[in-house]
Amino acid sequence: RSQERRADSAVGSQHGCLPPPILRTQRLFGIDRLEQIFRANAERRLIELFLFHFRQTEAMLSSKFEDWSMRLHRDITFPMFGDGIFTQEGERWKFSRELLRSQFHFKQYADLVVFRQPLDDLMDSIPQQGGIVDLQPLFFRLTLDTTTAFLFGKSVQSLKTPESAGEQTFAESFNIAQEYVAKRFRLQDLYWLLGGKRFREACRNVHDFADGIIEYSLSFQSRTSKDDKQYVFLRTLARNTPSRTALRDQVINVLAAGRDTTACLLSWMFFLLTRHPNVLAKLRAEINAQSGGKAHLTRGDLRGMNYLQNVLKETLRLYPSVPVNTRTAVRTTVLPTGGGPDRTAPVLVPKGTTVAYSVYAMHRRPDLYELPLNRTETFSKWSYLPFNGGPRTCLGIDFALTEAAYTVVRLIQRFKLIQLPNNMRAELIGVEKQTITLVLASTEGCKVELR
Ligand code: HEM
Repeated sequence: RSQERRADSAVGSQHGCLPPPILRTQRLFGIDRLEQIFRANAERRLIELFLFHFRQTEAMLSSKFEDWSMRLHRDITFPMFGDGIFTQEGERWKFSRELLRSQFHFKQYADLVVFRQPLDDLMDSIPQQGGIVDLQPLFFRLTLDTTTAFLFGKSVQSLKTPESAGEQTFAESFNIAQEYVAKRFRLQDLYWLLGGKRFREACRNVHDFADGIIEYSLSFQSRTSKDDKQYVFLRTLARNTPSRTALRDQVINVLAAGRDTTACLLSWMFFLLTRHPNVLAKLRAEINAQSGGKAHLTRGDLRGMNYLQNVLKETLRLYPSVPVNTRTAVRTTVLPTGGGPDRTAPVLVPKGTTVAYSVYAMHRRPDLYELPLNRTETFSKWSYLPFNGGPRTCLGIDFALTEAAYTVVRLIQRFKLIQLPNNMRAELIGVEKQTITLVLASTEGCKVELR
């Protein structure tokens, strides 16, 4: 160990590293800091302890990608996610990524057909005459139905028949398991202190649900034609996966990727639109102008709606679906900035150290995002990271933005009035209660009045 420490400090001096400023704690082992973090969680706030620079995110996610791993991430989430694309590394990860990448070619959904039926079901679950509706749970079902239709060849139709789809138990268990995982993240290396029967049961329910999807989809596919023109991920995965457990793990990973993230984006988008009626009006005008007379829109039409695309991007800036993330150093490495009293010197990161970074906090940095902007000096593509960056960039970016854009257009076309219910207050952005699991959801849902 002392040899390792000497080698580390040589690396540190070679790069001119300085230690980062230390957050002072009053009690032994930083117990007060932990209390602060858990209190914030109970109060439904995301604590902003992190100050991250884009040069750091660029190094971790891209130029020094090989120095970082998902190790702690994997250990913490393993009871829930098992061995899938989110937790794998090296050759296994590359293999999973290749399998999924082929599925995500935009031609597979450019005609928007895969989104249409789940969206029709969403419309049917809102009373004909409108009223006050919490859109958030509906969006979670919508994205579950779309993801299962697209990736597994058959939707679980949770919007149509939530009970028979088992969606209720799955959704509750998924949330419980995610809450545990989020708390384990807060404990970092001591994550194993949190677990127990409730966590195990929730994970088991999630696994059972995934097993059900596998049965249902594979038997459906064997009963229908083997039309290979549509690349169905599950079928290919089943052929290339050694066991049912391995297949189930992969299914849970992509379900988590496809369901929660896009549902949160949609919820926050309507949350913001009902608090900014002028933006909603401008959006409606663009949609009317560009979709008038067309029976069926395409991905190309949606991409041509610039204002809509910008509102989606701004929503993801303020409410990135994955607000906090971690990486663990697999070897001693250097972050280019963050050290010394003014945080401009390089920082030495010894092997085994886990670094947490908050995209949420970075996206709200006044020097990057408040007027007047001086972006030439401070802004980089690494300052805006809702989909991560580098080799592990989200594979579903285009799919998610297409799904979200189409959903927004359909809802705006169907309801002439979309507004904040009279009895609800419009708070300042960022003051509302937030539920932070692996994703960032609105604690009070997304209640809107629709007519
Ligand atoms: C608004 C919607 C979405 C957001 C904000 C989002 C965000 C992210 C982020 C931040 C990561 C990186 C996680 C990490 O490495 O720690 C990620 C990875 C991933 N996302 Fe998305 N995602 C979205 C939608 C989707 C959808 C709809 C799918 C697929 C159905 C998807 C599939 C994936 C996959 C497979 C990965 C793992 C990539 C890898 O590790 O190589 N995402 N996403």
